Amino acid sequence: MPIRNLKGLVGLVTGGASGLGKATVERFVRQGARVILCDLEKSAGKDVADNLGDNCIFSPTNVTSEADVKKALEIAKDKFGKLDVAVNCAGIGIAFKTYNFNKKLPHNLEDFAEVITVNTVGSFNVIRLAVGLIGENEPDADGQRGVVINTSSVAAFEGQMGQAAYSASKGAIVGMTLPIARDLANQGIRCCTIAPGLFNTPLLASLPEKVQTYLASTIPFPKRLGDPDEYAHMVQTIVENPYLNGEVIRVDGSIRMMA
Ligand SMILES: CCCCCCCCCCCCCC(=O)CC(=O)SCCNC(=O)CCNC(=O)[C@H](O)C(C)(C)COP(=O)(O)OP(=O)(O)OC[C@H]1O[C@@H](n2cnc3c(N)ncnc32)[C@H](O)[C@@H]1OP(=O)(O)O
Ligand SMILES: NC(=O)C1=CN([C@@H]2O[C@H](COP(=O)(O)OP(=O)(O)OC[C@H]3O[C@@H](n4cnc5c(N)ncnc54)[C@H](O)[C@@H]3O)[C@@H](O)[C@H]2O)C=CC1
Repeated sequence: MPIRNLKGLVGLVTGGASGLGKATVERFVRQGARVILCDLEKSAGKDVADNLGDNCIFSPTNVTSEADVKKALEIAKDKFGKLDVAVNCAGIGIAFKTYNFNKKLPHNLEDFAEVITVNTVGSFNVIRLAVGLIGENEPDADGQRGVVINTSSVAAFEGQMGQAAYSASKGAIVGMTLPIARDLANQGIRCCTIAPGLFNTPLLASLPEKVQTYLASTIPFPKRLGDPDEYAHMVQTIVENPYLNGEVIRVDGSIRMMA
């Protein structure tokens, strides 16, 4: 039967210890799914998983590590028998102009590379490995075996001052969504990406207060930051609608960021 809800599904969520990923893990478990919560060893991942009970297992994972991701997938297979949905939420941000003329400082190259490595390369690392397990599923009546959901950002389209690295990393996720969907189509695995606007999470809270206040004032409607469960709701919508594929979906209160 085509997927019509999350009950009985097995999901893997990276960045599941905080913010949008945590909200996704919580919604999945609430709706009867089982989840492998992947996040850094130092994260709150174990506490979050323990609080959710037997249907959530924490697997310490750096998304840039092949070994870590493979270990998480082994747990999915051994403990839950399969994988249906992989959700890439793990990500980092940075705020630094290309060149700070006040301080005569260029953007640090290692910092730029780290953002690309975690956000873009890390997401692809999870996809390339997770679909191997998803591909072992029996196809449903539609021929579907599962779905991969990535997280870009409105910054992929309207990057602000100081967002060269972050916007590049998120723009790359937009760019790879369709070719990955095309690569996986014959196996009945879908690939979609969510581009969130401003959501009330620790990552957004790490921005300078002045930038946060200014940004929040520019959201047309609803005139507020997004609730992480509203992101998680979009994840569920993508899982439940088999005709969504190869697309990037903004969830942003119609914000269009200014410089
Ligand atoms: C230092 C904090 C480190 C934070 C790291 C984590 C960042 C996480 C970002 C990702 C969050 C995820 C959200 C998401 O995906 C959706 C979005 O993208 S929301 C948009 C987020 N916006 C940004 O990330 C902007 C980042 N840029 C900046 O914070 C600043 O541009 C920067 C710190 C790089 C440079 O500021 P500064 O050195 O102060 O530059 P100036 O001296 O030229 O500033 C002049 C003046 O203008 C104000 N200003 C600077 N940048 C912005 C901006 N982007 N928006 C609004 N106002 C800005 C600045 O405060 C100065 O005002 P004064 O009145 O003169 O103090
Ligand atoms: N909060 C917002 O307004 C928006 C967030 N996003 C994106 O949504 C995703 C989630 O962001 P938030 O929940 O806001 O941030 P968050 O900081 O609350 O959560 C991010 C999680 O990713 C984990 N993580 C970081 N690097 C990792 C790595 N190498 N391996 C595994 N896990 C790692 C962190 O430990 C953390 O638990 C990120 O990709 C972010 O870029 C996109 C648009 C808007």
